[in-house]
This record gives sequence, C-alpha cells and structure tokens, in this order.
Amino acid sequence: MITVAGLSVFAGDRALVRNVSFEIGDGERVGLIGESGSGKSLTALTVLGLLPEELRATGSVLFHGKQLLSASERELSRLRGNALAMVFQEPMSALNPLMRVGRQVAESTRLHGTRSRRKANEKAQRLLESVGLPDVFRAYPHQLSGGQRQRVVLAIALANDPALLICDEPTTALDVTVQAQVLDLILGGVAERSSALLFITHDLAVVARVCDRLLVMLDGEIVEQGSTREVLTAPRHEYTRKLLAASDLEAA
Ligand SMILES: Nc1ncnc2c1ncn2[C@@H]1O[C@H](COP(=O)(O)OP(=O)(O)OP(=O)(O)O)[C@@H](O)[C@H]1O
Repeated sequence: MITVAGLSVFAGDRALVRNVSFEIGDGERVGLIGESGSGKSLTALTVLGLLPEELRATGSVLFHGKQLLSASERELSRLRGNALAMVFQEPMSALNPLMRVGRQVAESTRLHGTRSRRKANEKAQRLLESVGLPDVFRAYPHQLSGGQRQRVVLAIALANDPALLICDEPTTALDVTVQAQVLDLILGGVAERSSALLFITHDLAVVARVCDRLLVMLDGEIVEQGSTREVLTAPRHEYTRKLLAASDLEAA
C-alpha cells in the first residue's frame, strides 16, 4: 500500500533522515521507534507531505502506486484527512479553538464527501459516540480534557475510513490514566476499518501491544526492522538491545 524507498530529508546539506526504506501493507500495524531526534517525526511528516518548507526530501514515497514526493499540494491535501490521516501528540494543535467540536468532526466528513449538513452532523455524532464522547457535540475544545480532545482528533482522523493512520506519540501528552483508553480506541478504530497504522513512540510496551512489525531508527537511519516478536525477543542491532535493556520489557 505504501512503499518508502531511499528516503532522505535534508536541512541544507545536512541529512536528518538518511536512506530510509520500508513498506506498510494493507491493514498492517507498524511501529517506528527510536530516541528523540532520530528522525521519526520527519519520516512521518514526509509521508504526509507536511515537511516544513526549509527541508527537502529525496527518494520515493509510493502510495497505491502514486508518487507522493512529487504530488501537488492540492493532491496531497485531498489525500490527507481521507486516505491518509494523522493524530499528533498535542491535540490542541489539530483542533480549531473557536469551533464547536461536533462541527469540526462534521466538516471533516463533508470535506471529502458530498453529504448534506444534516447527514454530516449525524455521522459526526456517531463518530463521537464511537470514541466514547456522546455528549460533546456542542462543546468547544477548551471545555474538554486532554484525553477527550485527543479522542475528538481521533474521531476526525477516522471520519473518512483512512487506508493509513499515522500516530505520532498520540498518548504521550495525556494523563497516564487515560493513555490506555485512547490507545484502545485507536486500535479499535483501525481494526474496524482495516486501516493500516504507522505508530511512532518511544514506549516499547506500547509497540509490543499494538504493532505487527517494528522499524528502529537511530541518527536518521533505520538500523533494524522485523516482526515485533523478532525485534523484541532477538534484537540484532546493538542499539535495539540497549533500548530493550532500558525498558521494562527486558525480561519479556
Ligand atoms: N525544520 C527543521 N530544521 C532543521 N532541523 C530539524 C527541523 N525539524 C527537525 N529537525 C532535526 O531533525 C532531527 C530529527 O527530528 P525528528 O523530529 O524527526 O525526531 P524524532 O525522532 O521524531 O524525535 P522526537 O521523539 O523528539 O519527536 C532532529 O535532530 C531535529 O532537531
């Protein structure tokens, strides 16, 4: 479904992501792990066509055979929020503070379809119910907790049944008590739609639960990839071993 080949990202002459290659199949759940600054977010942003202007990407990102690196902004924005969706760490950055959340969910269904306002509102309400928020349609984002806001963002991301959902540290900014709940909603949401998932985190316990396959990044490169089981039980790269040793999974 998506094939990334020889992807590099540059700031001037400096390579921040180097020669990264991986594939994600239909419905597959892939984890991207590695320490802060290793290039995980830049890799995800490149796939979404959201790289900051000062950065430049080379290589290839094929989505259903279409080259995204040379796609126009118009084509990319049509794909985003439709076939490709995302949930980032900070939910407030994805929400409009001045618009009621129900309307924001409804707009995301209307952007990519031709439904009437009434149908869009009904769908938005159903989506909000599916993330456990039946009573927030008329609320503004500031009236919600962080976990509730992230659930609204998830409802928006899932609104158009994306082929691929990219989550970049989606629970890191949340209270520990609601992290598991949001994670379960993400997993349930992608399973129900057979969406593929690219899940970025530094939390190995989470990827062990969530992902079929893992990519390990270090200094802009993928140093190891394989099934979650292989990578977590028989890591080949010294860096992966260090990551494991530093985590609670050591005994797994
Ligand atoms: N716009 C930019 N200009 C120059 N350097 C950048 C820019 N954005 C990111 N970088 C650098 O690129 C490297 C990779 O950043 P990236 O955000 O992808 O890392 P990450 O693995 O996602 O880390 P984190 O877990 O902290 O989000 C970092 O060294 C970062 O400082």
